[in-house]
Amino acid sequence: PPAEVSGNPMAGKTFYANSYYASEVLSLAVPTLSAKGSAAWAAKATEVAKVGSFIWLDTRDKVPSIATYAKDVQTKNAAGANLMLPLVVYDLPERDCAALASNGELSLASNGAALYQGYIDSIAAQIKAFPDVFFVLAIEPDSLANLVTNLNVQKCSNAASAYKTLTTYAIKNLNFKNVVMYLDAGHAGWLGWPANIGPAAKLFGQIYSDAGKPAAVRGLMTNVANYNAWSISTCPSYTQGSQVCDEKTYINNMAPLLKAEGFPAHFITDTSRNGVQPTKQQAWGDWCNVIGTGFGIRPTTVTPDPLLDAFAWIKPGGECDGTSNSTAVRYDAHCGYADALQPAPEAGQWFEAYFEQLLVNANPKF
Ligand SMILES: O=[N+]([O-])c1ccc(O[C@@H]2O[C@H](CO)[C@@H](O[C@@H]3O[C@H](CO)[C@@H](O[C@@H]4O[C@H](CO)[C@@H](O)[C@H](O)[C@H]4O)[C@H](O)[C@H]3O)[C@H](O)[C@H]2O)cc1
Ligand SMILES: [Mg+2]
Repeated sequence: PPAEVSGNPMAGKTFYANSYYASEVLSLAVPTLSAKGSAAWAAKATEVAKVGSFIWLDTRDKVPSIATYAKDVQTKNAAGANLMLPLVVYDLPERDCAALASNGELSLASNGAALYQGYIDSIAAQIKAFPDVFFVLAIEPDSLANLVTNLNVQKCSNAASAYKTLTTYAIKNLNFKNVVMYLDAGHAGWLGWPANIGPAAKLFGQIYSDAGKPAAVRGLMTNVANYNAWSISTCPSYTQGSQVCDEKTYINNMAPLLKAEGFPAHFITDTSRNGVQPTKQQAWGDWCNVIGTGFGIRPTTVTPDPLLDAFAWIKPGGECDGTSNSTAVRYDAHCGYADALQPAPEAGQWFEAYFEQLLVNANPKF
């Protein structure tokens, strides 16, 4: 149905496949696979480069690149495509406060709040410069979810009010007609638990209301950089008896709670690394470079659930979750677990062996 019927602002659109991820695949994975004599896998890898994954704005100096992608979208749409530009806003001070691997460039002690507002303002300027481009904004993975379960972590409790005020600032100042936004909501294994889902709904509702219920805020995103099934018939043992062991159950439980808070939310969910179910996680909380995973359902706005606006590849498969070098400053023990592929480079760096794992295990296959 047309967007106004389903309400899905992305209906009929395709996620833009960006040149940055394509260049990682084509200049790193394809030659490696070819050199190993895997001509067939090298050819399949070139197919992955055409899948539209999200662009992570994980430093302020990446914001100007929005113009490059926006111009490419304009060109391709003028030639008949119907592309939307997917971006991850990911630079809060004290970012990823409960882990050590994805620590960002900003800190509250070093003017981080003001610098973050400048970061948001610079993204807003780019969006305003391209009123004919439709932007999908994934707002701050691993932020609000940490305020639900990790206030016992000093770095999270110190940053809690900043996370809230700066997220509110972000969604108020990125609220444009050519934008749809989804706030991060962790995943079923994180916030799906009875003890967590209520407080989470209240927090999301509070942020939505504090920001004045911005029209561009469509809802929440789940499973970002995680591995849960969209829908699974038997809960895997590592889900510890939870009744909420897949993302479909999680969003269907979350939606009415959000509505009760005055937040009529819809969802997108990350399928970039959930193709193999059950996973080989030894514990549900194991999040770093999990072994045995595969690319999952390709990004699409055609979904089996009216609450779900899209399956999306938010985490770019093949980009590392964190280093396995135990002497590194950003070493997080999760990346040294038996179910974490090793050796692994720093978070965000290309992890060739991981890309090949995802490719070989892809479901649907390439
Ligand atoms: O039996 N019960 O009734 C019961 C009740 C409650 C229980 O407790 C819950 O247990 C869950 C684990 O099962 C915990 O979930 C984990 O929380 C971590 C943050 O603390 C997340 O880590 C993030 O992951 C991101 C990628 O997703 C990374 O990008 C990011 O860097 C990284 O920090 C894990 O995903 C997530 O799986 C919950 O907090 C915890 O409350 C447990 C049992
Ligand atoms: Mg991470």
